[in-house]
Amino acid sequence: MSDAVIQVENLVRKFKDLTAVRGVSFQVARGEVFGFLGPNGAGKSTTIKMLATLLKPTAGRALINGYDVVRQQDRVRRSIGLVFQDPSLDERLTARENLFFHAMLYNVESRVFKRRMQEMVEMVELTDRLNDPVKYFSGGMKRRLEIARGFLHYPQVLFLDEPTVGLDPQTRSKIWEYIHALRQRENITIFMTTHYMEEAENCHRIAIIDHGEIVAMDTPANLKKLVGGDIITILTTRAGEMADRLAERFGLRAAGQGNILRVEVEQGEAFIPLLVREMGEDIKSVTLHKPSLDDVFLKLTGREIREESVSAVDRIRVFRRGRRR
Ligand SMILES: Nc1ncnc2c1ncn2[C@@H]1O[C@H](COP(=O)(O)OP(=O)(O)OP(=O)(O)O)[C@@H](O)[C@H]1O
Repeated sequence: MSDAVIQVENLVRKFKDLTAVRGVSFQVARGEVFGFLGPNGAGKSTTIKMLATLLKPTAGRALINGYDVVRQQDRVRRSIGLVFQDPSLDERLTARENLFFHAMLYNVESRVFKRRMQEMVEMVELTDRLNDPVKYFSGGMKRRLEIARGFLHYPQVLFLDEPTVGLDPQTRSKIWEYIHALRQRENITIFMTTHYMEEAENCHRIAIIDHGEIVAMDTPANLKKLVGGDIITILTTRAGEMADRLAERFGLRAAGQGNILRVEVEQGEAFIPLLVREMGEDIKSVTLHKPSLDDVFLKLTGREIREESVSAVDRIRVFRRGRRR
């Protein structure tokens, strides 16, 4: 990749006996939205921390904007913006003061800062809350302010570690609107981690990570093709007989459990009318399921990234954040 702004080769991170990241390699092009998708403990945060110079790799190499994350930490830090899992705003300060201190830290000229700040807070719809202390903000407002701050100093690469964890779906999609708008305008590269399937759909490319290893890397559409097709689930009174007829008539191999049969077909919408016409009298119900990234993960690892367990983890995180204040 000639215009790669993130270049990672065999990156490894060990914590004593535990190898959290086991030699990952990938490249991200300028302007790309690239995501790490994987369950809790897969090694996503550890990777992003190494790329953001917050954690030293045990082995391997990573360049951000052409700079080495170990030998040129300062240059890397000037090239990047960060929005991490744990809020890092100063609660006692106002939104404006939080942004101002960030700008000072990054040597953003005061004239540039004023203009950029106005633009960023307008984007995240916090203009009328600029002078309020952050401690009165909701979780979604804090996250929006952090995103505005992440973009404030014109970074080349923005790192987002679980950017919308614990937020409601509406706030999540709003946050993605801001990120896409700015990325498009300023050609910023986005590297993000997530365990939300629908969030991963925002990426141009995804690396699926499990136990510290990349198990697949491609566009969401291509990854879904790995599953094989649309999944049709049939509830029937005569499962055995119907499985035989599906094989005979359509050449399909049905997987079954009790009175439920599952088949994979290429065009689910077109197949259902044919199925009903041929075998309607034995069918109680039919459902069509388009392959999701969850199905891809299941196919690749034999496990699911389950939303219920994820939500429980989110709740614990939000609870912990609340207690830390
Ligand atoms: N500072 C640390 N010391 C020891 N072990 C750690 C440390 N940080 C992470 N780990 C371990 O490394 C593994 C990968 O953790 P990591 O936080 O990178 O996963 P993740 O994919 O980001 O998961 P999550 O979604 O929960 O943040 C886990 O087993 C974790 O317990």
